[in-house]
Amino acid sequence: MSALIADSVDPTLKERLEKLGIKVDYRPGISREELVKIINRYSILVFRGRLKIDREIIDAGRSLKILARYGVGLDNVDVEYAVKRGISVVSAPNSPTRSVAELTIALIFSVARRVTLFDRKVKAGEWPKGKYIGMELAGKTLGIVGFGRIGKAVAQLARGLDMKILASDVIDVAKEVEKVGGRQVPLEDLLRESDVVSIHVPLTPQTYRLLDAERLSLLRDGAILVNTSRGEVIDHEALLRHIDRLWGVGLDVLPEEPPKSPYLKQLIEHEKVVVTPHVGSETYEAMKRLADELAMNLEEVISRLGL
Ligand SMILES: O=C(O)[C@H](O)COP(=O)(O)O
Repeated sequence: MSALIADSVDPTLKERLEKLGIKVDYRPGISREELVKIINRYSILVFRGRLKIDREIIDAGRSLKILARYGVGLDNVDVEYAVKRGISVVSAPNSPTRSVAELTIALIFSVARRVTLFDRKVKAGEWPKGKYIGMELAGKTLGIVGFGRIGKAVAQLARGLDMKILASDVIDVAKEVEKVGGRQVPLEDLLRESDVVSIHVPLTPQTYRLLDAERLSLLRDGAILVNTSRGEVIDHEALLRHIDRLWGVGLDVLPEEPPKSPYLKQLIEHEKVVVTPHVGSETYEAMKRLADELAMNLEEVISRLGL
């Protein structure tokens, strides 16, 4: 069997696959055009969120048996079509949790205390002491939209900061939320009642623009909004219209990565916005766990399929 790793991954993944007798080619950053040309040589494709794994790629992969997502989000994969073609899809959904939760807290602090703004100004020779007074998090209400693995991990960290917890989800998670001292509420109530709102939902047709113009208008004046899930869950043009009345926004994800549209550039250049380039799971610890979890899941599928 042969595998193509199309994105940068922890080096232990290649070693683990080779131990299973798989011939591995490591081509991080390979272009889509090149991938379409050579994918027919491989039975396993390992990838991240950069490339859209659509019908064109799946059809070109005539020997493909397994699509292996080094990560959690499968929104860039036409899973239905792959399965129809008899291709298994595996991922590593548990590994990024803690790292994404920690980045979420980092973004909340950065926005609340203007960390990156101060950093830029001091490096530019200014000393803006007394110019931007911060917001303390203790006692504030954190609204967590989507109480899955990551939402739960964020709640646990926020509890240590003495924040009050609200959560919304499409399923009944009331008992889970109560375990961290919080309360499940409808999304609209959460948006109205939270000082900090953090989004932790997968991108699906149901969550596309979950925070549309109408819901964004429910956010309190002076609220913080943080998104480490997928950019497409927020209407950023509408967000730009609200930015002046909010305390600030922290974004690890954007609907265009990297951003190109003028409205998006205008938003991220705003001094109330802190932005990182989709690095939620990019820690040494999470990358190593991703390699272990994905290799384990691949091994299981390989033996189940008798490959
Ligand atoms: O879905 C994920 O695993 C994260 O968003 C990370 O995506 P990436 O592997 O494209 O960085």
